[in-house]
Amino acid sequence: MPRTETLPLQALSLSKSYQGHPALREVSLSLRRGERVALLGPNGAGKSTLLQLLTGLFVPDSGEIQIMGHDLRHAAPRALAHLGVVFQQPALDLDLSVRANLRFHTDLHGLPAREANARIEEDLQRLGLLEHLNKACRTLSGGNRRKIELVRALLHRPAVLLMDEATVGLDPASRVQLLQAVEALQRERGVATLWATHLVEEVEHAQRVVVLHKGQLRHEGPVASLLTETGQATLQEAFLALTRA
Ligand SMILES: Nc1ncnc2c1ncn2[C@@H]1O[C@H](COP(=O)(O)OP(=O)(O)OP(=O)(O)O)[C@@H](O)[C@H]1O
Repeated sequence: MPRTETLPLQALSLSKSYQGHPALREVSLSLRRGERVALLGPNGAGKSTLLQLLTGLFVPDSGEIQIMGHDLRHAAPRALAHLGVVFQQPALDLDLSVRANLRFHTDLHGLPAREANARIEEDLQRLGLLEHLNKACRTLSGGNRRKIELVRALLHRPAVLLMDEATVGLDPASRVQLLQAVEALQRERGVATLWATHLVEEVEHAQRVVVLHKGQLRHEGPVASLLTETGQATLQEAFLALTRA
């Protein structure tokens, strides 16, 4: 019998309410190895709520989440060991150097110093940031800080990368550069990536798009299916059609 592949991420029928107001209703989503998926939705759609459930920050009212086959509720440390996250709010200590910020993360994951330093240098080099290794994060541009956060999220070599509106506040060139960096690293390492965004143009970097609106999945499929399924001429019009009501 063929072995079934363990999916990097599998979320089944997730629901979450805040003080009786539903923010997510029965949302199911899975990522295959190396897949790049955009989670597209307008403000208030439930994207952050979904990512907070997937990162274990909140517990769903119902539904379940498995990361590399480990249940997030019952085996959180094992599940989270396979997860890398770039949060919506920047989370670098600006007074510390790039190296110190990254070593804090590798220490949390128990990586030996030699291995940690090798990975840090390799990954910074890969993104053209090695020259910043010993600089305080405060001296870096917004785009480079976000790339450092991307490097950090991947240092423990997770199978799944989640990014919550990670391009917010970046200029268009820096946004594209960050997504291209994600694309390159994902292609080289097979990391399954899900990024939340409200910017339609970002889905062009995805292989699949999931549209969330009012806490529900409105569409899921390859980027081109947004146009074919809605009969619209542009991605922007397709997004508006899916999120109008
Ligand atoms: N901590 C909270 N307490 C109460 N309501 C919340 C909380 N967090 C989110 N909500 C509500 O849940 C719904 C979904 O919000 P969420 O932040 O998940 O959406 P989003 O798609 O990430 O939006 P944005 O793009 O604006 O960040 C919204 O109606 C929001 O007001």
